[in-house]
Amino acid sequence: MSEIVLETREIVRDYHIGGGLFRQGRTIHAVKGVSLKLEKGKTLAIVGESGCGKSTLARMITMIDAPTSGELLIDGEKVDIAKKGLTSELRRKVQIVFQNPYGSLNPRQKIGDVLMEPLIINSNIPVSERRERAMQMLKKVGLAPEHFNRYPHMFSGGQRQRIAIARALMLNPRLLVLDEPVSALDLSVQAQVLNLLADLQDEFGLTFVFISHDLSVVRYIADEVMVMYFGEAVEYGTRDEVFSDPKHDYTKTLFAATPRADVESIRARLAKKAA
Ligand SMILES: Nc1ncnc2c1ncn2[C@@H]1O[C@H](COP(=O)(O)OP(=O)(O)OP(=O)(O)O)[C@@H](O)[C@H]1O
Repeated sequence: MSEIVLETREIVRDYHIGGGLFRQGRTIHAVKGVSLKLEKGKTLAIVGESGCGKSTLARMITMIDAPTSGELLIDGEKVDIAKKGLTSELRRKVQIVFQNPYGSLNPRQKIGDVLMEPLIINSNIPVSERRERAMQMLKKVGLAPEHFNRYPHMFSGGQRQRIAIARALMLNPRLLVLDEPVSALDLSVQAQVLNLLADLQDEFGLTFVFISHDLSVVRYIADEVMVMYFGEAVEYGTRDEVFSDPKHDYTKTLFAATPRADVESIRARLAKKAA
């Protein structure tokens, strides 16, 4: 039987902005009732232009923001983030990697400490074991033991993204939300990081929600694709279904706007790297 790691049921998020004592505010319907189910080990890519609600959906999935209505289930367990004492076990299961790793790494913290921090906060593992686990994780993401005592500014963009991925994996999560994880990287480095993610997914049985505006990347990495448009999921299906037979006019325009040659050239590049 398939294991559903992530499920949302008609999940909604509104933002109320402006407004005051004598002024009426405005409501932005950022996510308008999105339902999805994602099996263990699969990658769902969420695509759409800026402002369509991708990051808002990601923030709800990672339990940073509460939905206005609807339900979120992680491993079949209903999440109520308003409830006091949301279990740390539930939080541990879902981790996020952002587009700009430099912004999320403390410049004064050595990489070893960055990696050990989640263990200090969430477990009582002794120091020696924490070190050992951090060293192992450095290796898993393609970095070396001598990187343990270095600071974030001493790394390239691709290496910093490897560090952010390593940090996200320190607590053995079930689900990784990747918010434009390779958008800030050069093409060749993008390919390396995407291949690393694919390897880690296989090794740890990870489930990914991959947010991207780049269709060539989505085509390479996704099992399933959701296209969002003004807060709604206008397209949702397997990668091949969505790419070969887009139903919504917005998706057709989106796909038409990406020159075929670009898609093919990046796919060839990625395939070469993977070989
Ligand atoms: N904290 C907030 N307060 C008010 N409005 C917000 C807030 N966060 C997002 N919005 C609005 O909600 C809508 C969806 O934004 P969201 O950031 O989820 O889109 P996105 O698809 O992730 O865009 P981008 O790719 O630019 O990050 C937008 O209209 C945005 O202005």
